[in-house]
Amino acid sequence: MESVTNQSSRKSGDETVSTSPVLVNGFTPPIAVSGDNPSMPWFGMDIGGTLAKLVYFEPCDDHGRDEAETVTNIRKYLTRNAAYGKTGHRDVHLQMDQVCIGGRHGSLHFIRFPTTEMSEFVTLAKRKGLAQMAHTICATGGGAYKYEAEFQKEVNLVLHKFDELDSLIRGLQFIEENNDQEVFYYSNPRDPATNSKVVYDFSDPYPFLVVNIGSGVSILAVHGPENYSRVSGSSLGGGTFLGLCCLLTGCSTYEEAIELAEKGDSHRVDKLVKDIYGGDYERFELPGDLVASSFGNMHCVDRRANVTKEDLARATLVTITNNIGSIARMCAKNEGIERVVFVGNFLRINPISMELLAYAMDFWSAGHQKALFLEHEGYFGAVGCLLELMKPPSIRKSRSQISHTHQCY
Ligand SMILES: Nc1ncnc2c1ncn2[C@@H]1O[C@H](COP(=O)(O)OP(=O)(O)OP(=O)(O)O)[C@@H](O)[C@H]1O
Ligand SMILES: CC(C)(CO)[C@@H](O)C(=O)NCCC(=O)O
Repeated sequence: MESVTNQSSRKSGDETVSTSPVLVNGFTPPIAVSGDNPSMPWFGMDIGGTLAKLVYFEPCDDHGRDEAETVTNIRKYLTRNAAYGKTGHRDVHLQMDQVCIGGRHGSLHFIRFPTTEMSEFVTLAKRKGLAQMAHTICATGGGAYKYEAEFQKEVNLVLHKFDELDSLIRGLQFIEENNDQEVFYYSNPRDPATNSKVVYDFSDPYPFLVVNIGSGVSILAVHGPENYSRVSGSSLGGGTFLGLCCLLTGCSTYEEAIELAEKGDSHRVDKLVKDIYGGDYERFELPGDLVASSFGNMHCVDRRANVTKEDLARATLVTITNNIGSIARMCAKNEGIERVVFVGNFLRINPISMELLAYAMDFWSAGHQKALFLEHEGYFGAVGCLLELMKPPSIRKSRSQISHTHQCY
């Protein structure tokens, strides 16, 4: 049964501000509050070019019957399942328990689905009665703008939109503060035999560079909790890897592309320094095994005849990763920053790229720059925009104080 209500007639519980779904001259209605906080449920959504990320805060402390009913309803569908249809997934391994947001204690749940399924998501939200339960959805990413009208029309829900890069930085700081295992690096990037993942103490983080590898790449120099700038970007990102891989190998999912790449050898596709020099280019310390030209062997018919789709997938992954590494390195040098934090879902189930980035940063900077990685990869924007809910309305759209200590937001 469809369950759309006119929000002006919604049950208000102990809310002190009611919401209206009507956008008058672009005016966004205030967020419904319960006591000092917005009413539950609390969602944050990051609708990106490839993936939509949904973060849900499930309270575990008791706050009255109305709220308990909402939480139970959401649990029935959202947090009891780990898969939604064919393409929606909850990343159970990333779930964070015992977090404190707005003075409330509970768990953060992490859900993703392809952005191409947004219309189906809106339909599902309608069918499951989300519009009756949620007063506000905080949203970020380009899709917050693109799908705003559809949310409004189909489920009578108003999206509160926040900037994707503000949200990314805010979410990253929050998760890092709440998970002491969040940040890691590779101990010995130049020696695969002894290389391993090691937790990194990021308690004194500034300055650092963020390289967000989503569909495209954004690079930010972060100098303080409220002080960052977007210093560069590249259209050759995770979307490029996936797109080229589909074209070259006939695969159709990211998981398939990564699986192929794991089994391939990019050296059969790329032209190496030793293919040109017969060994190392000693004068400028370029080792023979270094890629001199990505895909550079593929102009030869006989070489083409001998490569597999696994080799092509691996070469695509290595090409895109090396290019990002190279841009990141130059940005870090320009900005005088040594620590480079790589995030974004391109790094999901992708240790090949993480190890390659760690190697490239270390090798080309002669050990001066350090590549860091985060466990929650692509979810920071969604978390950051959920946290925006906690700001008093007067400062919600501006930049507020965020201090880098463990605290209850
Ligand atoms: N299940 C998946 N389906 C599709 N792409 C995936 C998947 N898992 C990881 N990826 C990779 O992650 C990339 C998307 O990353 P992310 O979600 O961080 O970016 P986005 O928000 O969609 O893009 P943008 O920020 O540029 O708008 C894809 O391009 C692909 O390389
Ligand atoms: C457009 C965004 C910011 C959307 O997230 C991202 O895909 C990106 O940073 N692309 C790279 C654009 C550039 O060339 O700078």
